[in-house]
Amino acid sequence: MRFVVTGGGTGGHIYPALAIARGLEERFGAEIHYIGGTRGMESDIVPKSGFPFLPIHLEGFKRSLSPSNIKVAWRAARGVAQAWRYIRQIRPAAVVGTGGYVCGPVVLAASLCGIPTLIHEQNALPGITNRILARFVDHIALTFEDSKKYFTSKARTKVTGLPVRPEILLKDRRASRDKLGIPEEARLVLSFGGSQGAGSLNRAMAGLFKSLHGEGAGHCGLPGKVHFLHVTGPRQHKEFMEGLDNSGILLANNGNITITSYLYDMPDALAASDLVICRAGAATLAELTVLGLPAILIPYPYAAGNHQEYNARALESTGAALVIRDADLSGDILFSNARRLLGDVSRLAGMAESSKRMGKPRALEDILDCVQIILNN
Ligand SMILES: CC(=O)N[C@H]1[C@@H](OP(=O)(O)OP(=O)(O)OC[C@H]2O[C@@H](n3ccc(=O)[nH]c3=O)[C@H](O)[C@@H]2O)O[C@H](CO)[C@@H](O)[C@@H]1O
Repeated sequence: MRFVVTGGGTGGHIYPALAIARGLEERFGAEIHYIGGTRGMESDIVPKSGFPFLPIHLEGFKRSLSPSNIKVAWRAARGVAQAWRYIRQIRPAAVVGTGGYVCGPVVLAASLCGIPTLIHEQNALPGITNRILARFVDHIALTFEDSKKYFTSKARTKVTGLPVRPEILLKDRRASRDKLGIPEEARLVLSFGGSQGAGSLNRAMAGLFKSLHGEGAGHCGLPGKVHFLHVTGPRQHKEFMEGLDNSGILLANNGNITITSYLYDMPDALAASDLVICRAGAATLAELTVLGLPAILIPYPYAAGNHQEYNARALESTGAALVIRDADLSGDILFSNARRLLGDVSRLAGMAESSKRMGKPRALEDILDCVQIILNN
């Protein structure tokens, strides 16, 4: 049995696609073919995952009127033809797409060839590709209940949640803390932007560290012992460290602050955390909720259609997270909110419970069940 999996652009579309690909392989003993764009991150990430990668040449349209859109339209037509050829050659039992513009021609070609199709939507405010594809597909798997209203086609919908990498579910808090050197009695606050880091969050964290500076290791003006683990993002690391230096913040004097440019062991860091401060990308939120972690979310305000704000508000509305708008963000605001939460153990526990209730540890299994349904029809 063969399946085509497609989805791309950024990690937020690719990692769920890879989790589903792995699940299809295991449940159906299937052969997976991943079709992705040559310009998206999938051309780098998917080959490393071991799945055969079939590239198509596509790029996104500029939102404004631009002569370069003529070139883009020509490439799009060629991309559609390429997708069509792949689908005719592979003749998959079904095609699963996770959004991003590459998903459009692939899922469309499959649907026109009469092959069963399923799309997964990661965000509370669905992306444009998935909204268009909704009219052609057999099944739509959703991360958020809230996004159901945007899909009025006849396709079946099911709220499955977003499948997370298996390691996220397997970590042990104590072992992860030992690995990261976090003392048992300290609470860990983890902060990071998306996979690229976030400039405004970095500035606010620098402000927060400034407020803590001088309070002495392990105390830092916060209730109890608190350890900070901050991820700057690879491209902003140097600037961030220089900024701290210029402000006279010597990390060596604060045994409770760890700064890193990127976390390859994110599953360990999440398992060890008590509070997370981050953006509101859908994959990140799925990880927080599957583990039941309370969070302060600062949605990225320039995400398409401001969809991170919708993602974040979905968590806020259940009490799982507190939301600070990027425009309101400052070191003082972050510091006072973190201090308030860390000082209110029962509120933090309530947030953790609400977060856990939103988590969907069975997301992958449910998506695979949906695939089974479209195969049976
Ligand atoms: C700017 C933008 O438009 N971002 C979108 C993009 O996010 P993006 O592609 O950044 O994906 P997410 O924010 O959803 O996830 C980031 C992933 O990177 C991991 N990570 C991050 C930092 C690190 O140091 N180590 C690490 O492993 C996180 O654990 C998570 O698994 O796709 C998502 C899914 O469609 C959307 O919801 C986001 O709004």
